[in-house]
Amino acid sequence: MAKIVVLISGNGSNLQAIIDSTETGKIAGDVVAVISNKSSAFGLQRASNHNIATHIVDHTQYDSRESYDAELANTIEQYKPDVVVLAGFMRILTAGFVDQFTGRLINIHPSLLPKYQGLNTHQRAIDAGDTEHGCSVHYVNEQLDGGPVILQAKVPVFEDDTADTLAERVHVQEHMIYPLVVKWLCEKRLRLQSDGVYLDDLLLPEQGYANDD
Ligand SMILES: Nc1nc2c(c(=O)[nH]1)N[C@@H](CN(C=O)c1ccc(C(=O)N[C@@H](CCC(=O)O)C(=O)O)cc1)CN2
Ligand SMILES: NCC(=O)N[C@@H]1O[C@H](COP(=O)([O-])[O-])[C@@H](O)[C@H]1O
Repeated sequence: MAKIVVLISGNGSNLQAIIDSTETGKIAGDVVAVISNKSSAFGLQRASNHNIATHIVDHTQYDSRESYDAELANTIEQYKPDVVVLAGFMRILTAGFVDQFTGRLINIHPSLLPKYQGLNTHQRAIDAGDTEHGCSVHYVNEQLDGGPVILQAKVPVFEDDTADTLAERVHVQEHMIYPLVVKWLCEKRLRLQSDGVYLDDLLLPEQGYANDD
């Protein structure tokens, strides 16, 4: 079975979706550890509820991003993971860290990349008057939210939406596409190559929507 380490900073609903998918057998893997930079992350409780090892690596205790990332990497590597999942992990990672996990490090971002890299994506979509929004699962590289996209899902934006109502609609899609991508990675069906991302022998489109009409 593939070994999965998940990094969080908050609620952990995506973590929960991945844990659930491993326990139903949808994902041929086990979440072997959950690591948070914040001790207050509810996702740590979610992990404990499933007897999954937890670690808090608090970024405020380190003098530099490099020293923090080195400790984070050491904590991860003790589990020898096949897949490292960022699930609401809110720290920008250094090039050295990313290089160590290239090809097995993924993130879920709450926008249709390359739109709205960074933070506050739902409010930005509302403020822009967008009629559609969504989420993207991508490989993580040095460029913030700039790594190769693997899979996306769209949601409509309604006129009376708030950032919270839109986030809730996006979460539903996140909880479907993230476990699917983790499943593919655990089955070793995904390959990051110089010309793009392959699922088996299929070159995935740079913007491919799981739920397009
Ligand atoms: N090198 C990379 N690191 C990270 C990536 C990435 O693609 N490349 N993805 C992010 C996840 N993310 C959006 O999906 C994201 C996380 C955090 C931030 C950010 O501005 N963080 C601030 C602190 C914010 C806070 O503590 O609330 C910071 O690190 O100074 C932007 C985007 C994970 N890392
Ligand atoms: N830039 C990173 C970012 O904003 N990620 C977003 O944080 C949320 C975490 O929710 P969760 O803790 O319930 O999984 C998710 O919506 C994810 O897309």
